[in-house]
Formats: sequence, C-alpha cells, structure tokens
Amino acid sequence: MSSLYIGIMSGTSLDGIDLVLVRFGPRPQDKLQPELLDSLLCPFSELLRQQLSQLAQSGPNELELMGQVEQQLALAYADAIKQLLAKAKVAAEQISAIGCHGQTIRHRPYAQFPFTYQIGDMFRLAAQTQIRVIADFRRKDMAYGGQGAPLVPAFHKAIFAKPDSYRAILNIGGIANITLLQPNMPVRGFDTGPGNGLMDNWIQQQGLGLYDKDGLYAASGVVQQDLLANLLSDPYFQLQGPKSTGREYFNPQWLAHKLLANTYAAADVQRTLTRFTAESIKIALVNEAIEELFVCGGGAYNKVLFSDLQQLLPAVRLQQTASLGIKADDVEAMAFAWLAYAYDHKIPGNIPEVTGARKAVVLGAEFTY
Ligand SMILES: Nc1ncnc2c1ncn2[C@@H]1O[C@H](COP(=O)(O)OP(=O)(O)OP(=O)(O)O)[C@@H](O)[C@H]1O
Ligand SMILES: CC(=O)N[C@H]1[C@@H]2OC[C@@H](O2)[C@@H](O)[C@@H]1O[C@H](C)C(=O)O
Repeated sequence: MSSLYIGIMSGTSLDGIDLVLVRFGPRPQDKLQPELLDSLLCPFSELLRQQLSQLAQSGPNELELMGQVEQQLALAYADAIKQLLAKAKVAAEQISAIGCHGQTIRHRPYAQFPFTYQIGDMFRLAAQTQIRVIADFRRKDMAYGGQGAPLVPAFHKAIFAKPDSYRAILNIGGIANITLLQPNMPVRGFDTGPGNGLMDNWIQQQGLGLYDKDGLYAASGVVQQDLLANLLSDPYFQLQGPKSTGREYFNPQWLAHKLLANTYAAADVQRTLTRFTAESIKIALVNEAIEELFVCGGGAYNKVLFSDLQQLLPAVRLQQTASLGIKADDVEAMAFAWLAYAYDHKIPGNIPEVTGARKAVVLGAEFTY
C-alpha cells in the first residue's frame, strides 16, 4: 500500500511554515516518483517571527526564551497541519508520519565542538496532531563528523537525477545551497552563501516590507561595483566543500561591517546584494559543465536575481523546478517528507561527499503520541 507523509520546513528566511502532503510508493526499491498531493504556506505571526529572529543570534535570557518559543512553534506547526489536512480533506489517521525540520536557531559546524540546533517540541506536535513525527535530522550526521547540512541532496538525487544529463538543483532560501547531479559521479552539494537573507534584512531596515517582491526594489537601483567586490572578498566563497553556513555568519552585522563609512543609496545596496547572491552562486559553479540548472526556494521568484543568474551562466539552461513538476516553494518541505519516509525504510538521508560525514546513516528520530 502507498503511504502518505507530511513534510514541514521553516527555514532561515523566517517567512513562515511550508507544508506538503506527499504520497510515496509502498517499496522504495520500485523507485516510484512521489506524488505531491497538496501544499500550504502559513506565515509566522509577527511576534513569533521576531522571537525566532532574536534566538538566531546570541542575546540575553536565551534559554528561557528558547523554552517558550519551542512550545509556540510546535503549536504553530500543529495548527498549520490541521489547515493542510482540512484543505486536502485527509484525516490524521491516514498519515504515516510528519517529517519536520524544526527551526534552526544556531548552526556552528566550525566550532571546537560542532553543533546545530533545530527547535520545536516534537512531542507536543505529535500529541497535538495525533500523528507520529520524525525530526532532528541533522545531529546524527554531525555525530559522524559531518556538517549536518545540506541534507536535501539525497532527496534531489532520488527524484531529479538523470543518467544522461548534468543537472544541478539550486535552492535560494535565506541561505542558498546547490546540489550537483553529475552522471556517474558521487553527488556533491554545499551552501553557496547568502540567498535572500541579506536582501530581506536590508529591505526590512528601509521599512519597505519583509522582502523585495519580484526584485522590484532592486530593479530601481544600480550595482555598486566596489561594494560588490568587497562582499565577494569574504573567504567563505573560496572554500571547497563540504561547507555550510547560516545567519550566524551572513547577517546584518556582517553587512554593516562591509558598508562601514560608505553612503550608498539604499536601492543601490539592494541591487548590489541581489547581484552578490548571483555572483556567489556563479563562483560555486565555475568549473562545472552543468547543462540544466533548476531553481527552487523563494528566491526563484525574484526576477532580477533570476535574470542575473542567467546572464552570469549563459551556457546553462535555467528553469524553476516547476518545470519538473514541483513548485519552487514545495521542494524543501517535500525533502523532509522524504526524509521521514527514508527513516521508516532505513534509507540513509545524508551523503558523505556532501556533508563530510564518515558514513551514510539513517537520519532522524521518532516522536510518538
Ligand atoms: N515573489 C517573490 N519575489 C522575490 N523574493 C521572493 C518572492 N517570494 C519569496 N521570495 C523570497 O523567498 C524567501 C523565502 O524563501 P524560502 O521559503 O525558500 O526560504 P527558507 O526555506 O526560509 O530558507 P532556507 O532554505 O535558507 O532554510 C522570502 O523571504 C523572500 O526573500
Ligand atoms: C542548518 C540549516 O538549517 N541549514 C539550512 C539553511 O537553509 C539553506 C541551507 O542553509 C541548507 O544548508 C539548510 O537547509 C536545507 C533544507 C538542507 O539541509 O538541505
């Protein structure tokens, strides 16, 4: 019998909760394509968004705040799941499991004792929904010496790889990450650097909204070449993979440091940040003979960013993942539904060449109701 899974992703953009309902075939060895049945985006309340943003950086009273926010987040996830089930007209009993990423509030793969924290009380989520939850996907990879990220490459390989074409999948969320699906080669993948995160921060600081819809604000500015060169001079871009990063590094303080004593027009900064994301992705792909690049994550909708990427990668056919049947918004959440399915079928969820782990392992832990 086929089985239904729910995937939940709330990522570094802090825009809200992405959910999908997916049907998987009964036996992984049949390699049936998963069927995306429904999806939903539930924005965070302004208070929860602010609290999560606060927790993503060091500050006073963190532990107390984290305890409170973990519970609120679980309730927000549970509410979002109830909305999805009602929309899809599916009962909780029909769902095999929820695969939930949780909310990253700290990711320190380069610390003396590397660690990564994804919060959200998964027992509360299971109790509220009466559905078992598979979560905590990153820490086992880290326990085997990996970075704990990115994890989506195994899913990309399972559903997007082609034997005769060099495909790459680019996720542009708050942070951007790439998966390289080169025929007859181990899958590679890593975080390329900032995605929309710095652009979101900047437009928010100008009081012009939460993000630059379709890149319209960036389109009103001009790329400042000296600022662009300064941004690209960060050593992260020259590091070889495995590598991963987050908001603890590429954040408003990082940008403020780069802008020091300069008085660029605000729209020019937005335009330059957009170009910067595209240029940093180009650096990551410089020696790769990619034929097709599929873009997902909210950044796929930024028209200026998309056109910058196409201009910088003229030999590559650039498309959104929608052309492969999965909307840009749904890919990451679907990956977490797949990781829950992989847990249930004892399929490793990490790729050692990607994360740097010593071996491939089944990721996640089960939270029962
Ligand atoms: N129409 C649009 N135009 C421009 N940007 C958009 C549009 N829609 C979404 N975005 C951008 O996409 C972001 C959300 O992307 P997404 O949900 O993929 O990120 P995330 O999952 O939170 O991050 P990550 O993948 O790093 O964990 C928004 O914050 C915004 O910057
Ligand atoms: C620690 C963490 O939450 N990392 C996220 C983040 O958002 C994008 C990029 O940085 C990626 O490494 C990862 O998410 C995706 C889902 C991943 O693990 O593949």
